[in-house]
This record gives sequence, C-alpha cells and structure tokens, in this order.
Amino acid sequence: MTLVAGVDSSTQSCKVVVRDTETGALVRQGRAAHPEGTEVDPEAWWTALGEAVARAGGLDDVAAVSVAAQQHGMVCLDESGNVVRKALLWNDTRSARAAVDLVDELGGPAKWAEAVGSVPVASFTVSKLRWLAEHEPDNARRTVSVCLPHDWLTWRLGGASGEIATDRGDASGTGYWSPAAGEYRTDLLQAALGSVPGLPRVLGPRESAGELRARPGGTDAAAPARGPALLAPGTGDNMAAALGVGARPGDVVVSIGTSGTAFAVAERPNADPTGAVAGFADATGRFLPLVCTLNAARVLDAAARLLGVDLDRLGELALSAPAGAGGLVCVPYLEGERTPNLPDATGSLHGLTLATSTPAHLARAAVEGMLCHLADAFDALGLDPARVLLIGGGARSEAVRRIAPAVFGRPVLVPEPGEYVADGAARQAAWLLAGGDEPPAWETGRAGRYEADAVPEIRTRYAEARHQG
Ligand SMILES: Nc1ncnc2c1ncn2[C@@H]1O[C@H](COP(=O)(O)OP(=O)(O)O)[C@@H](O)[C@H]1O
Ligand SMILES: O=C(CO)[C@@H](O)[C@H](O)COP(=O)(O)O
Repeated sequence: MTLVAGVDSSTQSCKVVVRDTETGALVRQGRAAHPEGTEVDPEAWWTALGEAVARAGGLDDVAAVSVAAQQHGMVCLDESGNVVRKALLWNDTRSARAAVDLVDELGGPAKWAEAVGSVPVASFTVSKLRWLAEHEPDNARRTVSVCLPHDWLTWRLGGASGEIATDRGDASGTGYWSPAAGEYRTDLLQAALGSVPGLPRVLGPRESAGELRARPGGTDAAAPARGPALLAPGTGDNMAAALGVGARPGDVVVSIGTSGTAFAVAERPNADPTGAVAGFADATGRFLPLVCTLNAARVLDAAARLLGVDLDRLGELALSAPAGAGGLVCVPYLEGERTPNLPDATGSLHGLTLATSTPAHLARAAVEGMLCHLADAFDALGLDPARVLLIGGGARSEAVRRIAPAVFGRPVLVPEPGEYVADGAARQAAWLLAGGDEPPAWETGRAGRYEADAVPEIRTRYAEARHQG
C-alpha cells in the first residue's frame, strides 16, 4: 500500500491525515492546537505540525506530503531565512486602513478586481505589507522575501534551503498575483511595500515542491530505503477543502470553520468590483470564487461560553427554542467583519424581551445569526447550485445542520464529519504521484441530506437588525 499525508494548518489547529493512495482510505490521523491570537510566530505552526504528525504515526512510510493552510497570512523572512516578525493572520484587522488606501491609490475597487480578481481588505497579504511599511519600517527593510503559511511550512519540510514555492490557489489570496493572467503583479507589491522582495515560485497543480528533508518539530528525517517522500505544491485551506470534498462545477461549499466561507469551482476567473466575492484560483487549474466572513464557528463557541454550557448542550438548547427565537436576533460581528467590510464592527443582540431572555432563545439566536450571516455570503456568490455542501467544525453541530435549510431556504448536504482540508491536501499528494489531468477519484463518503421548510422571516429580521447596527 502506498501512503500519502495531507496537512491542514488552519487558524485554530493543525490536522494530519495519512491515506491510501489507491482508494483514499483513512489509515491514521493526528491533530494539535495552534496558539490563540491574530499574530503568530510561524515556529508555533512548525511545532504543532510536529505534534500532529507524531500523533498521526509519523511520515517515514509516506510517499508524498502536501500542506494546506490558512490563506493570506504574511510571513516575512530576512536574508538568513529567519522570520522578521510574527505572522499577521487573515483575521487580523489592523491593516484595514492600509487596504482602503491601496484601493484609493489604484483608482477604486474595480481596478483591483480587474488587476488581481479581488479587492483588498484587511485580510489580504498586500494590505498587511502596506501596514508593515507604514508601522514597522525597520521590519519592512529587513524583509527580503515574503511567503504564506503553507509556502513556509512546505519550505521547512524541504529542509529550509532552496527556493520557496507556492501554488495558484494560495498565490491568488495575496493581492499581488493575478489568477486570470497567472502572473505576479510586482507593481502592486512595490506600491504596497515600497520594494519587491523575493516571492515564491508558483507551481502548477501537480508540480513537486521538492523532497521531504526535515521532520517537523524534530531532527532531520532519516531517509527511508526507497528515498525521500515528495512534497506536493500544497495550497490554501479553502482550495484544499474543495478538493477534499470533491466539489464540482454546480456545487457551492459552505465551510463553517474559524472563518465562514462560501465558494464554488468555476471554469473561468471572476472579478467582482464590489469586493464581496474574491476571485481566487483553485488547486486543479480552475478558479474558486469565494466569499469569506470573519465570524463563523466561534460564534457558537462564544454563545456556549456565555451560557456556561458545552457545544452539544448549546445545540440542544437551540433546537428547543422556536424558529426565529421569538424575535431575538444575533448579529455576530464578534471579530469585526470582512464581508460586509466592517473591520471595527461588534456583535449585537436585538429583540430582547422577558420572553426571549432564556438560554434556549439565546442559543437559537446565535445559531440563526451565524447561519444568516453565511446565507448572505452564499447569496453574494449569485449562484443557484445543484448542491450545497456544509463542512467545517461548525457543521458537526446537529442544530446547525437542522436549522441551516430553514435559513438557506434549500436543502443542504452534510458530508460525514471529517478533515476535508487535510483530505484535499492528501488527494493533491496522491495526484502528484499518480499524474494525469485530474486528481485520483477517491470515494468521498456519504453525505446526509437535511431539509426543512424555509422560514424567510428569520432572514428578514436579521437584515433589519444588521442595518440598525
Ligand atoms: N460538535 C460541534 N458543534 C459545534 N461546533 C463545533 C463542534 N465541533 C467543533 N466545532 C467548532 O469547530 C470550530 C473549529 O472548526 P475548524 O473547521 O476545525 O476550524 P479551523 O479549520 O478554522 O481551525 C471550533 O470553533 C468549534 O466551535
Ligand atoms: O481568509 C480566508 C479565506 O479568504 C480564510 O478562510 C482563511 O483561509 C482561514 O481559514 P480557516 O482557518 O477558517 O479554515
């Protein structure tokens, strides 16, 4: 049996799956937590990867490894290859002003959409680099190369020597690589940072990033008898999720992780001048229009904490309250927001009365508010998909699964709980070994279908509350 490993180095944790190349069957897996916060020393990702790999039984018997990771994070390296400062993550909003300035300087959002398929907000790497130039000029001067979390981890796995590589999917989240042209826009990088540092080479969907030379968190890998494992190009976590869940044109995937995302596989690049839809590339040579929110599964974590219950109990409470929570509405902008672009927003509760001041109503309002927010993201894509697939940690909640179709006004499919980002990375690694025009056809497991009568008042009341601020 030939094995491959897929990694998901996401915001809250690192997950590793080891799968059989032929069938895709799960052989073993492991995970480890990441530190809290919106700026993180990349070394912490390396340590967590080491722990997750150890829990997944190591990498000595795998033939290829692929790393998928949270998108956009700014990793700046000095001339010795050391990180210049902690990485600023996708959900760090300090670069919001820098994004506004960049948009103005180029002549407005439509110019950015035309140039790179997306309009920068605080999340994009290009905005973070402008922030760095303005607020930490010494660090900006010491920066000789810039890369993303998955690029950096793959480079470390390759022994931290030689060139850094990325892929189309992750490059498309920088704000200085054009998915339509397949080229860096170094003019935009120059305008943001005041210089053009070294950039990762952009690999094709099944082009190798080198060989596994280092064991994360520990000593150099002992070369197995048959030679070192290959490193796949890796990609951003949403692109890997699309691969892992087997998304095809005609599907919309809604992911409820730290971020909320709604995305679709497309044959052509897109350029939304409103900035709501980011025009990303995917991991197969296609495109991945995507809407991202800053607030998703952690809205449930926050509600559970407020109520002093665990997530299972939160779900039970939510299901025990009436649809619409008796008029109690939660607008869940707990970390500011990205779509809509309100980086300084805070969350709010509307419609509190004596009758709605119960744990059940509050739990229901949190679930419904999070789902309304995701339904707005789904609508922004402007698609009428044949299938809506719900994935991510939040989709493990029975309450979320059962309330989602009432809010979305259509049935949703929930694939078996799993690590779809890490699975997608593993599938990319298997593709690297197998060759061919398309990734290997792995069974993706059965999906549960959830249906409910639409309750349009939930979204009507949410829209009213959202506009009240
Ligand atoms: N049974 C559950 N019910 C509700 N939420 C859950 C459950 N299990 C996990 N989660 C949520 O999943 C989130 C993590 O999702 P995940 O997709 O792993 O995030 P990320 O990949 O961004 O790190 C946590 O914030 C947690 O609230
Ligand atoms: O910024 C985006 C997409 O543009 C986020 O989706 C990040 O890629 C983080 O993902 P998770 O850790 O929530 O999976």
